[in-house]
Amino acid sequence: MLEFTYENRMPRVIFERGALRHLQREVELLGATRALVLSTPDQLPQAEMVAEKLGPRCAGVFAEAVMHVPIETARAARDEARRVGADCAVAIGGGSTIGLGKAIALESGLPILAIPTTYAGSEMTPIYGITEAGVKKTGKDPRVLPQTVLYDPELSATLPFALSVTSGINAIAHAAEGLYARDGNPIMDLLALEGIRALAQGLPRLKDQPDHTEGRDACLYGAWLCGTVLGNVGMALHHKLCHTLGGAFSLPHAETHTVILPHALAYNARAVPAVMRRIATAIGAEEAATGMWRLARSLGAPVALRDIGMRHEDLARAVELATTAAYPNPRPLEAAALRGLLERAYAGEPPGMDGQESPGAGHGGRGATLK
Ligand SMILES: NC(=O)C1=CN([C@@H]2O[C@H](COP(=O)(O)OP(=O)(O)OC[C@H]3O[C@@H](n4cnc5c(N)ncnc54)[C@H](O)[C@@H]3O)[C@@H](O)[C@H]2O)C=CC1
Ligand SMILES: O=C(O)/C=C\C(=O)CC(=O)O
Repeated sequence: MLEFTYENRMPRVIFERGALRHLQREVELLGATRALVLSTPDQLPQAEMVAEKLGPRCAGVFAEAVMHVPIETARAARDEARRVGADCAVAIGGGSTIGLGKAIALESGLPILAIPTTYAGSEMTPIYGITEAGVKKTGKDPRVLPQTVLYDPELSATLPFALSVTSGINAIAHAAEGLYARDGNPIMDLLALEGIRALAQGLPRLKDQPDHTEGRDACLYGAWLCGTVLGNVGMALHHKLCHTLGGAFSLPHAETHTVILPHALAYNARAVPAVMRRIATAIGAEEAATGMWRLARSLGAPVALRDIGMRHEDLARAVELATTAAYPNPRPLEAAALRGLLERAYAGEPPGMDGQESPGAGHGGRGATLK
């Protein structure tokens, strides 16, 4: 049975090699005259290049973005925006920098122009996250959705291959969960499948040549589509687990997504078999979960939680945290099965395709609110 609600919430997007040449015009279109440029300390040279292109429309550069937007950094950026009289934020970088722009917009309503240089997809979402006293809180607010996004594949060519792979799989995860989202719709399904396909084909092309033109184009295009899915429909077990692991045990964001995704897909496989077949086709594999695990391994990405900082003694706590709050997932959350999932992910084993018989499994449609 087909049933859905569709609403279009998307930024203006310019996708072009050398897209920065449109920067002045795009800032002007926002009605802004004093842009605060944001970046991480590592990307200061790129921020300075943006500042130069903005010329008199640049009010300053704030290059202090760090992962997960600590509240102290958010406050410092908000203060700086006020001090320089900024009327828009231009964020060049990955999810950390765009997240900092969102923290400013959340308080002030300043428009954001995002220039993404990773595949995380934050530029296409109204989702923000701010970390206070070690706890990351996320929320949704239309004010933080960037108004304009300049996608320039040349800017992602410097992203190291290993980061490109984990970031690309972070993007694939948005699309994969979008395909079984309770509030999904046919448009998002199309974007999700095309996004997964583009990344699964683009990432291997970067292996021997990280600045491969078509490879970078395909990956950034895929990231746009997958980010759009994240911004428009709700996520499920995979994202919940990754946020739990990242927040409570300080595991790195994209790497955690990379390790968990095959296992989360295996967990949900019998509940949504048609979705799994579509994912498998999009990545050119016989089966979705094992196919994702093999893709990650073939690209040299981490496949074990123990290799990215997880301690075995914390697995029990992770299961507890992941099962405390109710959230939609196609298959009910079962503590024992989740423990099995995490054990395999911890050890770097292939996803377990057994033990999935559960009372609520097999409905095969959009996920139900469970637990
Ligand atoms: N709100 C949302 O919708 C989303 C938020 N996020 C958040 O974003 C953060 C992760 O963002 P990521 O993009 O994975 O990483 P990131 O933004 O932290 O970047 C990782 C590192 O790569 C560097 N880098 C980025 N682009 C580069 C390039 N082209 N060349 C060389 N170095 C480059 C950065 O300076 C940084 O040191 C997390 O906090 C995550 O929770 C991620 C996805 C969606
Ligand atoms: O935590 C955030 O900042 C918001 C969303 C995400 O990180 C999405 C993701 O898990 O990739």
